[in-house]
Amino acid sequence: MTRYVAAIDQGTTSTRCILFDPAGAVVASAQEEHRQLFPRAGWVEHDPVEIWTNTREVVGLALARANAVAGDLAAVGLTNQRETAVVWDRHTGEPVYNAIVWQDTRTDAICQQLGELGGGADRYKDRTGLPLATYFAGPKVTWVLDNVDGARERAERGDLLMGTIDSWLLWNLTGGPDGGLHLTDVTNASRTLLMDLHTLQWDESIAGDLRIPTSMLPEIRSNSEVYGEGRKAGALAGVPVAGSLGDQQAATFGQVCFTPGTAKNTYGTGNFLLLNTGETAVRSENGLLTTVCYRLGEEQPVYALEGSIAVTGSLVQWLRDNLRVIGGAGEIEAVARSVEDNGGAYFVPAFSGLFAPHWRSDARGALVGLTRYVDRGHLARAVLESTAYQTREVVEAMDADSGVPLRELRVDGGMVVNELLMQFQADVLGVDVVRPRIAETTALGAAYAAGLAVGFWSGLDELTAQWAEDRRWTPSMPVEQRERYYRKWQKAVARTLDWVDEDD
Ligand SMILES: Nc1ncnc2c1ncn2[C@@H]1O[C@H](COP(=O)(O)OP(=O)(O)O)[C@@H](O)[C@H]1O
Ligand SMILES: O=P(O)(O)OC[C@H](O)CO
Repeated sequence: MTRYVAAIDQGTTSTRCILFDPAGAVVASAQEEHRQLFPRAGWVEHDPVEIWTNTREVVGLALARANAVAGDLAAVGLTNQRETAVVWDRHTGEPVYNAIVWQDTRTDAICQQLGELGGGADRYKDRTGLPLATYFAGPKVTWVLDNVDGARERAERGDLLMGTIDSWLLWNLTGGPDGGLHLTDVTNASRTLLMDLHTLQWDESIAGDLRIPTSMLPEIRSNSEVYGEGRKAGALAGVPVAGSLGDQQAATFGQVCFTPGTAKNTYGTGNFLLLNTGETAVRSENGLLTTVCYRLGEEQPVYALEGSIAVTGSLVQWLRDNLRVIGGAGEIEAVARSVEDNGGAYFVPAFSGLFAPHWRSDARGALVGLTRYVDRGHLARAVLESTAYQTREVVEAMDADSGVPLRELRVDGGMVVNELLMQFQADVLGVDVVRPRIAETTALGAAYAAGLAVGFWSGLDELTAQWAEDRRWTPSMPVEQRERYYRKWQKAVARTLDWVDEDD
């Protein structure tokens, strides 16, 4: 008798495995962090082998904690940090270079050159829904092929495979060099700059522009179907691998945003606000991305508008690790509460340039409005407030693109335990902020997708009925004050632009 569905959530900072029961409740979980490698300013890498090792460990641990074995699992679903790219040898399974992470800015020159072929930053926007920016996976693969000795020749011989983290893990989970499946799903594929958003197939002419041999590309599949099963030697031997989707789409699914007009915002390393737009791929005129929200088996794809913010929770980590102003992320709330307001300080964390809605790779971080009055408490406030202001920027873009103002915001992710931030978010937006009872919505979404494929859950109505509200924050700040703060934020953003020089 199968009792649970497992989800593997491979995030930017850690890897989790969570087992869910039929009610969508967490039965057991395990989590492990991996190293963040910063070889140069603007470069961010992960070791793909470390990620695969951690994945196996957390799966084994979560099963042990639930006193379960593979036979107790109806299915396993996968979800992952998106856009992070890996290139590996199909015969040995060895990566030819570290994974280049979504935050990495090294492909700036490649993106500029692609724009110069004609069309500028919007060259592929109609086909892919994306601007040309360092965020996306395709140019990262181009960089590897151009910069790793012998890689291009090996790729052209057909010896190398590429993929986002989902592909890397799916290939390893299903056998690696010994028959592993080389697949990706439509949501991850929609973040490569290589997939046509309307046909849901690779666009060979873009692959040509990026000089990526098509033999390296994985097959694109839906988010909910049986792809294969866990390899014989592993802890998931024989378990159907039946769901896979990018982590932000998974959170949207876990928050049961199944109807057009529903939206969620995830507060993790970065923030990602997705609005379900139904079967229409809405072209953004306000700096948002058009992306695949999910596709269940052979059903019509559902699309989303997305506001991606590169730095939110990672700014809290930066305060902890680089400045040592706090000892742990949980401390920031008490430090921020030691003062009334930000003391005039605004922190724009443009560490990877600015993503939505600006898409300015020439921006760099700035802390402005400083006087001798500003202390540690004000700095902590400025750090938390930056997340709320950046979110308002993408909500305004979303309202303009969709023509319908957001009425409330469903939230999840590691930062939503911070009550001060959540109240400030409601104040700055002027709408209610709502947190669900199951905070692990990303993993839950992957479990739901996998469970649906094997009949563990009956359909979207059953999942919708499982969603329950935990906490609601209602705006209480006077409108005039909110607008004054936000205008100051906009001035701060203007000061970060045009910072990077060509010879930097
Ligand atoms: N109490 C807190 N206040 C503010 N930020 C927090 C708090 N606790 C954790 N965080 C931030 O949340 C982030 C982790 O969220 P999580 O959803 O696990 O991230 P990811 O999936 O991107 O790895 C970290 O960047 C951390 O700094
Ligand atoms: O791992 P997270 O939760 O920070 O999410 C990363 C996003 O998928 C990047 O697009």
